[in-house]
Amino acid sequence: MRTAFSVETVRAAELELMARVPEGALMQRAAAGLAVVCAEVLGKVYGSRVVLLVGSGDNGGDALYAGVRLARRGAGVFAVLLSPERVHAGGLAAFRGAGGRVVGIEGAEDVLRRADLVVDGIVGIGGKGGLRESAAQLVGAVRESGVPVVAVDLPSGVDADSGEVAGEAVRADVTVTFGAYKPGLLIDPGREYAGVVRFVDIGLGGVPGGGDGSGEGAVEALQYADVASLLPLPTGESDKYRRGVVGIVAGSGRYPGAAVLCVAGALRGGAGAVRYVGHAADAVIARFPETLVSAGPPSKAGRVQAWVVGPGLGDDSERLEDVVGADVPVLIDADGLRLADEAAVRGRSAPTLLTPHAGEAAALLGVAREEVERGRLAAVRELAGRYRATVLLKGSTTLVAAAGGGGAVRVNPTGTPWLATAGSGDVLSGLAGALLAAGLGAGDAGAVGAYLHGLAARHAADGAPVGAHDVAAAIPAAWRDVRGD
Ligand SMILES: NC(=O)C1=CN([C@@H]2O[C@H](COP(=O)(O)OP(=O)(O)OC[C@H]3O[C@@H](n4cnc5c(N)ncnc54)[C@H](OP(=O)(O)O)[C@@H]3O)[C@@H](O)[C@H]2O)[C@@H](O)CC1
Ligand SMILES: Nc1ncnc2c1ncn2[C@@H]1O[C@H](COP(=O)(O)OP(=O)(O)O)[C@@H](O)[C@H]1O
Ligand SMILES: [K+]
Repeated sequence: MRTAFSVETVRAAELELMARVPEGALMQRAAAGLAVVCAEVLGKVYGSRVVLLVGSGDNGGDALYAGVRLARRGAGVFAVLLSPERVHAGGLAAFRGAGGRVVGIEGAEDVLRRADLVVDGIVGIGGKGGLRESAAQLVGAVRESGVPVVAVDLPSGVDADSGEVAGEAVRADVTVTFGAYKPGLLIDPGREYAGVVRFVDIGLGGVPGGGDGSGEGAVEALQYADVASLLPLPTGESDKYRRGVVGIVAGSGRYPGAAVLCVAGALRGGAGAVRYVGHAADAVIARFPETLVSAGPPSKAGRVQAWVVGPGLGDDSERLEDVVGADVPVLIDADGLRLADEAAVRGRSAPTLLTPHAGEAAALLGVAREEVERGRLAAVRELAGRYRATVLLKGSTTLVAAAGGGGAVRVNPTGTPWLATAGSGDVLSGLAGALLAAGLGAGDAGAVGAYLHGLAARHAADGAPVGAHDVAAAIPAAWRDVRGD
């Protein structure tokens, strides 16, 4: 598991560690790691030209001490000071001592023109709100220069706790983060601004110890081993019922394909059997003859261990209500989200997993889509709280919040923009539904489903466009990949 901690937790852990190590030791560890990455990006340090952007906090101190190390290796290093009167004093003295040159903000464009590398030490976890005017102007000049950027701890202008960006922010090629991942490095738009994230261990260990130690507010990304341990594998004792039967209520005369794609995802998700209820039975059977189809209400279709309802459903609110009333886990997607009654979802006793994209989430919350895209973490928590349901928010960064909205939010690390193709969400809902039917909790089913889905898209695309059916067909390759076969 890759875990990112809130600023509050990181600060508390740092305080606790600082009390046990010599003064300044943590900053030296950070600066040493930062200088190593800068050297890697430069290729050759000797004779290179490096520009440090130095704010008035410790983030600027890190940049200055890294500059010292690069200057000692023969780089020409320039520091642009945003507020010369409040700069990290020890860092500045060491920097001058190593032959570093200081320029005011008005000299920035000149040194940027001849730079090989920019080190962004404007602001780190101490940043509040959008970048101030002078910092924002400097960031604009860096972008114009086209010089590669290494960000210190996190790109200046990105909110460390949420990934939100208000106005201007540094677009880094590499971000060197210290001690712990910050949520804003894993969640868009921040993730996009961070580029490649490199971790430098400064001795914070597994972090908590800070705050209430619960890890509350943290964001977690499953890794291969986590997913492998959650995959439902058949054993000698298995039969199709024990593996889990998933029921699918999807598709309509107008959108039969949604049903086919949803069933495709479910079959590859490890279900022992898939029951289909709806108006697209002919299309489903033609493509997947192993599907058990029926036409009446879902509650009369035979036993299932989980339902998926909504993809391409149109206005079939009767079937939707029937499924919401079932006493097994239910995944609600697409049209189902529009039709579902908030109180009925809240009142369910079995787990519910909602899988909106940003537009659907915005409609449920009564806000603009852009607001959800700007603040994904807040939106997913808010929805999970309102509906008392697990919520998987799809998009450039897919997030999964537990019912109620508290605790750690899962962030999917495998997503790829190749998934932005019609019908790929239908495949995901079938896949996650099968995992629910196999007995995974709603949070695990969502997170594992999203993980396999992203990996499948990467396998299918391999650098070229794909359709949603290709993603479904590549799910077995994603399983094999995760299992290390
Ligand atoms: N703690 C540790 O053990 C370790 C910490 N480490 C490093 O310290 C960093 C945290 O340092 P920090 O706490 O000094 O805060 P930092 O990120 O430099 O920002 C504060 C400055 O920014 C300013 N500022 C704020 N908002 C702004 C805005 N919107 N636009 C423009 N400016 C803004 C703010 O100004 P003020 O509000 O005071 O006027 C203040 O001057 C951390 O990210 C890591 O790099 C490492 O060395 C490892 C050990
Ligand atoms: N830019 C992106 N990067 C990564 N994944 C994306 C991106 N855009 C969309 N996706 C993924 O593609 C899928 C699209 O689902 P959805 O919006 O429901 O489409 P549809 O309704 O056509 O099936 C989701 O899994 C979503 O997370
Ligand atoms: K920074």
